Amino acid sequence: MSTPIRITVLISGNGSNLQAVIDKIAAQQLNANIVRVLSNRKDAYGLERARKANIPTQYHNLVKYKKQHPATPEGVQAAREEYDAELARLILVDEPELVVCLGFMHVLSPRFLEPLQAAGVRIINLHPALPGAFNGVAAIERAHAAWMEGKIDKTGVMIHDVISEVDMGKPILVQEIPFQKGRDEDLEMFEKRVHETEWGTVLAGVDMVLKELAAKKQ
Ligand SMILES: Nc1nc2c(c(=O)[nH]1)N[C@@H](CN(C=O)c1ccc(C(=O)N[C@@H](CCC(=O)O)C(=O)O)cc1)CN2
Ligand SMILES: NCC(=O)N[C@@H]1O[C@H](COP(=O)([O-])[O-])[C@@H](O)[C@H]1O
Repeated sequence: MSTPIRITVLISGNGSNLQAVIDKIAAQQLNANIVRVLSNRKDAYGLERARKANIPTQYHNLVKYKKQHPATPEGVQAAREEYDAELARLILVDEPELVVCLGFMHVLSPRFLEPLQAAGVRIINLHPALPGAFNGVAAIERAHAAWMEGKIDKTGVMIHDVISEVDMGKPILVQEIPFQKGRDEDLEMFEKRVHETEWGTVLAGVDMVLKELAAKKQ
């Protein structure tokens, strides 16, 4: 294996997809080194998963920035931009080659995207929907509701490049998920099936990007 690619993982929650990556790296089946796991939520269990794997962690709190600005649309925007600029600085200190968003529930502004692009750091994201469908939050719930209303017969998950327009970056790997016949798969059962599909898609999609990055270094 060539030198492992340095990756930073951004999370906000449970971290089951992060755990899949940690385990795959430990099994020496993913050529990566997670240099840091960063969360915008202090209680994200994924931070505990990282600590157990001896991976450096960071909690980056937006509230601290919001308190320094008026609670107006302009003030919130200014706080988010300062937050994003510092987020970029925190990440770039570790010199990652790739940033992987795995349930990171924060829309990244150009104040984050531009410094990383300038440093040649690629950013990818896991989204539990098909390209162009259910962009944003609660995609799993929205897809299930649309199926219950007879509007769709399949959904999916994808790994995609991150651009300013949320969930509209170039798809890297897409895995379709058909809905089961009848309308008796409840949201909990369906969500479990989606998460199980995600883990495999994340590992395959991240592996594709790692191989691309390694090839460029040769
Ligand atoms: N500029 C981009 N930022 C992010 C992308 C992206 O493609 N472009 N992907 C997301 C992940 N994501 C969906 O996959 C996503 C996460 C969060 C939101 C959102 O609306 N967040 C709200 C806060 C919601 C909450 O706290 O529950 C917000 O930021 O105000 C949309 C899409 C990562 N970022
Ligand atoms: N829009 C982004 C989004 O909805 N991401 C979703 O957050 C969950 C994270 O799970 P995890 O914390 O167990 O990996 C995953 O279902 C992922 O698709």
